[in-house]
Amino acid sequence: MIIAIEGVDGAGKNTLTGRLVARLTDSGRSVATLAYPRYAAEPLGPAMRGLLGGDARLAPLAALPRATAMMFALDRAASRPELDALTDANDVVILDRYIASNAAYGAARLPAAERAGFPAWVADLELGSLALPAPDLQVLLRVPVAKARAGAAARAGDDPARPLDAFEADGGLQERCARMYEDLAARNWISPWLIVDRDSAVGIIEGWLGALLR
Ligand SMILES: Nc1ncnc2c1ncn2[C@@H]1O[C@H](COP(=O)(O)OP(=O)(O)OP(=O)(O)O)[C@@H](O)[C@H]1O
Ligand SMILES: Cc1cn([C@H]2C[C@H](O)[C@@H](COP(=O)(O)O)O2)c(=O)[nH]c1=O
Repeated sequence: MIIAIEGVDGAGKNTLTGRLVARLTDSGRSVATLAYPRYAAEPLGPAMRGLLGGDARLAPLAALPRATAMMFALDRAASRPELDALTDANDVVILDRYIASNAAYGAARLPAAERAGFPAWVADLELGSLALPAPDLQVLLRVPVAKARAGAAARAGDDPARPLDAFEADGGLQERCARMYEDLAARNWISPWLIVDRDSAVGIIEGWLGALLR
């Protein structure tokens, strides 16, 4: 079973993933995780890091939301053998971001008139052409954007190796992403969604998984 954790930058997806792994492992489930984008995977990882980090050589590509989204999608396509192996070997695979990140961020980077149609373009590309598996459950970790941004800024302050990237530094983009996520979750885009906050997330997701894995 594949669960995708989604939300704006700094929402707490990585933290939640760690807590879920601990809780599911304690209850005897086998769990694996994978985070997208896969920064360490050649050849796209360094390019995606450079693009998000504002590398001037990648500026022409970064300026094109569909081209950027294509890179993230191709990274997922290249991860397919790893994703399939993890899915086969475990009860649960938790993905820290997946296809919906492309739908939310790509749409949020487009002019308003092109935004509504973008999730369908992503679904055609990733589920259709690239034949990636739909997640069984998508979790929207809902945190006020200001709070998420404060967390991301604090993290950047604590860890010099983790400065704010171009998307994280753009408050308007984060607000539009949050609205896109609300829209995707409200219409259960590509699979069922669960909306949780930080305090109740682990218990609610565990409850859902208990029912799904029974
Ligand atoms: N439940 C929580 N309560 C308080 N602070 C939290 C919580 N979850 C995460 N944080 C803090 O918020 C910051 C961002 O958390 P985290 O790295 O898990 O977010 P993320 O959604 O994975 O970020 P990104 O998308 O930018 O990689 C960190 O400083 C973390 O300590
Ligand atoms: C997977 C994926 C990611 N993005 C965006 C979302 C974030 O702003 C960055 C990744 O940052 P993180 O701190 O490593 O979570 O990339 C995207 O636009 N499309 C995607 O598919």
